[in-house]
Amino acid sequence: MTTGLFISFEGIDGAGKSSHIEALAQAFRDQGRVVTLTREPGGTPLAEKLRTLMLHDAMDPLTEALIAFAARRDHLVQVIEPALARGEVVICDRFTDATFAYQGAGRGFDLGQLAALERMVQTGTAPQPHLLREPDLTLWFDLPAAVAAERLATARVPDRFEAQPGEFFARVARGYADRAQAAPARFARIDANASRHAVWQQVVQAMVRKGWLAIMVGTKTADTREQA
Ligand SMILES: Nc1ncnc2c1ncn2[C@@H]1O[C@H](COP(=O)(O)OP(=O)(O)OP(=O)(O)O)[C@@H](O)[C@H]1O
Ligand SMILES: Cc1cn([C@H]2C[C@H](O)[C@@H](COP(=O)(O)O)O2)c(=O)[nH]c1=O
Repeated sequence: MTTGLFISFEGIDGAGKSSHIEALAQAFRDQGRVVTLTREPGGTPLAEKLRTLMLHDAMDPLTEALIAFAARRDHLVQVIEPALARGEVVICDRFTDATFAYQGAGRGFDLGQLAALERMVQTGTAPQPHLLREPDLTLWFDLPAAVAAERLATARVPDRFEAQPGEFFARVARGYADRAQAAPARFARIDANASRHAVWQQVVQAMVRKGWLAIMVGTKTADTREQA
């Protein structure tokens, strides 16, 4: 049976992840893989309700972190683990690195306590009882906070996070950089300050380096898919 793959996309709001997530899912489907495309917070009916609370209701950092991990536990048990057990490719728009970056670096919540919650929530869900479930690869869209703010300025009505000031996103961006430095084998840095086409090429290269996608001659880019 094919081994499941768990890939997360990360980066500050407006880094440009969404433009490439569906394109990557399609690239895997084109090579015969079944893909579960999901997101955090969210991905199950319960976790989507928690997402609405987290993105729109005022709360303190501990409540925010607990909601993020409660939603994650339900998502892991109901969706991610079963899909990996079936040998699927799970592509998740954000996972635990977002909690370390936003609630940890952004809000200032204690990183040691987040690590304890991470262990509690992400252990015991996989067939291997002591495995801490983490993505096999995290695509980190690295973009300066000022550029992301320019991109988002006209894009949409901001939620509780998108409405935060530039300094918040500068801290979140540093939080991601710290996570990537601590686990370089798991992270692929994507220079997101580039054209959509150049960013897509980096995404494909990261997959090819892992041996998960063959070099795809004539594969549609995120750009050409949008135009189709
Ligand atoms: N390479 C790029 N160059 C310029 N603008 C871009 C690029 N990629 C995406 N954008 C634009 O930037 C905005 C944010 O992109 P997108 O929604 O994909 O980001 P995101 O990382 O998914 O954000 P969020 O996590 O907040 O949902 C959109 O208006 C999108 O059209
Ligand atoms: C998983 C997770 C997410 N967040 C924040 C990050 C974003 O601002 C929103 C999600 O919105 P998106 O448009 O789907 O990217 O939630 C967080 O603060 N902590 C988390 O653990």
